[in-house]
Amino acid sequence: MHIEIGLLGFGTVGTGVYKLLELRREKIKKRTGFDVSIKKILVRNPQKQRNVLFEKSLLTTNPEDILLDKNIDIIVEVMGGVHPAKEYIEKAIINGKDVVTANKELMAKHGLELLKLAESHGVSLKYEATVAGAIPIIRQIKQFTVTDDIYYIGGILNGTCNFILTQMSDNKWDYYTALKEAQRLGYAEADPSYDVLGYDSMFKLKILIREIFGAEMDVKDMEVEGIANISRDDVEEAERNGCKIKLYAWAKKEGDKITAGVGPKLFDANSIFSRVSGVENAVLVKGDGFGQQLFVGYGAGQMPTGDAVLSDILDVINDYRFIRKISVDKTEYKNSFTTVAL
Ligand SMILES: NC(=O)C1=CN([C@@H]2O[C@H](COP(=O)(O)OP(=O)(O)OC[C@H]3O[C@@H](n4cnc5c(N)ncnc54)[C@H](OP(=O)(O)O)[C@@H]3O)[C@@H](O)[C@H]2O)C=CC1
Ligand SMILES: N[C@@H](CC=O)C(=O)O
Repeated sequence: MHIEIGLLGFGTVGTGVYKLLELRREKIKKRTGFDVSIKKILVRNPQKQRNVLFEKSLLTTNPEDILLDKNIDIIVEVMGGVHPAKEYIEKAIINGKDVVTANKELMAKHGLELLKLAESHGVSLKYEATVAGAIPIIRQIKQFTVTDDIYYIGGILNGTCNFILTQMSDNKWDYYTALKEAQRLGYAEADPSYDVLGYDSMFKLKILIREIFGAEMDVKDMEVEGIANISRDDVEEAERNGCKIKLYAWAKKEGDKITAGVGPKLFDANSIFSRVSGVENAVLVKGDGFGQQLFVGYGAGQMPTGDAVLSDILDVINDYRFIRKISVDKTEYKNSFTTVAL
């Protein structure tokens, strides 16, 4: 059985997803019984050089080639920005397609309404890649919120900022050289001010708050500061005092009150957070049952993020295998995999 994917975007993350799907195609087929391939890719500029070998005929500049194609089962949105990504996802959902997105700005601002829309159309909307890159934190939190009462989450949620601060500290780079390198490596957002002003961490935190506390926190109620004003002198001064500077995002719940914020924070140089370096992220979760757990991994970049997107694609495929998927063309085969009654 063939599963066809429509990719919206073919930049850092999109090419990562493409490479991983090619690399793992046989393994996925063996493990799941589904042969997964990319049918079409939406881009702005089909002439652009891309660091991946692919068939040029896959590219299109017309979103309807993907969103209206009855044979495309899963839409992977990795183009970024709120518009037109939101409208494309809505159209995909309404047309009965499952959706995977890496778009934290969109999920922070409109996640609730998109999730409701997906639910009402009986399709999946998955977004593991929106928070902390390759760390499977959304999936883990979905479990924690059932097994435990979580009252605190905090961590380093932006790979670009952590990379910049690490280079300023370990290699004595200046801020702009480090930022330029983070952009070259594909870590930074299309507009890197989202990273360095703390907005990217803020979007991720908002998604986590929804996931953990079931609340739509107004970002105006969060104190948000980035690292744009941090100089080499600040980094050196912190080091003289036995500390490292990290951009830290946190949220906690006391009674019914949720407080949250993003900002630079000093950590003892020997602490775990100080040892989270380069593009790594770290997420600390505290709950009444498990106590506390810390997750560390790459927070940005082509392959780590591609990996998180692929994990969501696999989740969707497992839903086809084990739960249900009524699609006009594929009902018969997909139903033959049904092992769990709804
Ligand atoms: N980079 C990272 O490490 C991570 C990124 N993300 C998120 O993933 C998403 C993608 O990021 P990234 O891959 O870095 O971004 P890029 O800028 O590298 O790629 C964006 C892609 O989308 C295409 N695109 C953008 N707008 C349109 C449009 N209106 N119509 C058609 N195509 C469009 C671009 O086409 P063209 O190539 O022709 O310009 C490009 O291929 C963002 O939401 C980002 O926040 C999430 C986690 C990590
Ligand atoms: N720009 C983001 C990309 C991943 O979410 C970051 O640097 O963390």
